[in-house]
Amino acid sequence: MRSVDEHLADILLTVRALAPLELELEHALGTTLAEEVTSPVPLPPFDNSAMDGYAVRAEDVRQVPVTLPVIGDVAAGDGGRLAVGPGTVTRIMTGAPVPQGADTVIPVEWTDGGTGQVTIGRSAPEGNAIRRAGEDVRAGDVVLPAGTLIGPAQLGVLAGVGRRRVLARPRPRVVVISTGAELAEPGTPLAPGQIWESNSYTLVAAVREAGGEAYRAGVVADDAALFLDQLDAQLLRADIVITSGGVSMGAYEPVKEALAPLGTVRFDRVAMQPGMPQGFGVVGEDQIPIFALPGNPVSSFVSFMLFVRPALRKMRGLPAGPTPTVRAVTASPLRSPEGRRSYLRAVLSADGSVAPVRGQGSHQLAALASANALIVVPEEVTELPGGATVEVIPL
Ligand SMILES: Nc1nc2c(c(=O)[nH]1)N[C@H]1C(S)=C(S)[C@@H](COP(=O)(O)OP(=O)(O)OC[C@H]3O[C@@H](n4cnc5c(N)ncnc54)[C@H](O)[C@@H]3O)O[C@H]1N2
Ligand code: MOO
Repeated sequence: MRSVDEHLADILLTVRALAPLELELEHALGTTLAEEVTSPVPLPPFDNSAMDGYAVRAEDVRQVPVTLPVIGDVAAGDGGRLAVGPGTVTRIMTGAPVPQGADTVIPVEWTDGGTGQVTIGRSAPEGNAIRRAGEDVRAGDVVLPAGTLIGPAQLGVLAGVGRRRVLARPRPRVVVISTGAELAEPGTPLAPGQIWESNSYTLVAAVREAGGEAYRAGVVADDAALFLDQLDAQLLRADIVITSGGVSMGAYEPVKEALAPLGTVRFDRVAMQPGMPQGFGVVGEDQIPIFALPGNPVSSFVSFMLFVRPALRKMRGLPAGPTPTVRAVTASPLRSPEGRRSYLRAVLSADGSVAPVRGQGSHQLAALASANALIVVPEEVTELPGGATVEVIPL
């Protein structure tokens, strides 16, 4: 058997970062910047008011109360024609350019709010409530380095420096194919011997959470030729393919039967529980990576977390390595098989304690759904007492 670490290392050696594309801002959320972005102008581009109030000369409001004539209004968006001379003020709105001659802003709350003239009750030093040109970004400053993951705030700064499009690595397109003659679509009646198909729903959701675009291809019955046809049809729109089922030792294992002869996909037993049977390799002219995950629902999900998620990070141009863990303390004793790294479904509490849930079978979907973490138990450890420190993968 090969180790979890060896299997992941092979996967990360094979998958490559996707080529960058010019993307409209609307399509850039969740993509990874592939260029350094600078600002063509300072931000803010001009001195402007942080408050609604009056633009004044600080020296005119040193003695208060004082009543001064209001020579006009400056609103946000005004081009800056008004100038404030000695002993005069303008009204000013938040975001409006500070008129020439004014050097401070008095908030409206400190005045009687007058329009023809205003009585100011409180003075302010120079620069009060003024946002200076360039205090956020100077012209030419780098606002986002290459490699930045674009989230809402990063989209905001891209728009804020006037960008319409960016060069970014797209979200990987992932096709999910479930196999198994026993699988019925949820929402349809179950015939004898059938179960409702669930893996593709879990995997598609996990792909989306991991920053990919997921497509659910139809279920393929246990037939290697049908599986290959479906795979061929799907490769057109895939950066990676995930299959579930058909990889172990049974008489009907369509994924293994179809892919093993190609010579580009290897099937291994990986020293882990759940998720021992694993297939990984490349298919098609474009050498699209394919993950042939085991069919048991918990096994396919855990395999995703350990192997597919890091691969997606690499494809997105993000730092990729083993799925991160945090430390926790076991709330009760636990057991684990010898010679396999196990990933026990567990509840991690806010106090840092962690307890395995009841039902550790690879088929136990409800137990998985009640968990929020996986306790990682090393290969050589077969039992742990309560109070032991363990590594945990939060889900
Ligand atoms: N003789 C052996 N038998 C098995 C071994 C072994 O080493 N020797 N390994 C076991 C382990 S571990 C696993 S995991 C499974 C993996 O089996 P397959 O990947 O071939 O998957 P299937 O046989 O198709 O299905 C397994 C199980 O999962 C259910 N399933 C499959 N697909 C779905 C789906 N999309 N949605 C919901 N449930 C699904 C399926 O009905 C089976 O119950 O093999 C063991 N056997
Ligand atoms: O290793 Mo299988 O993945 O237990 O259930």
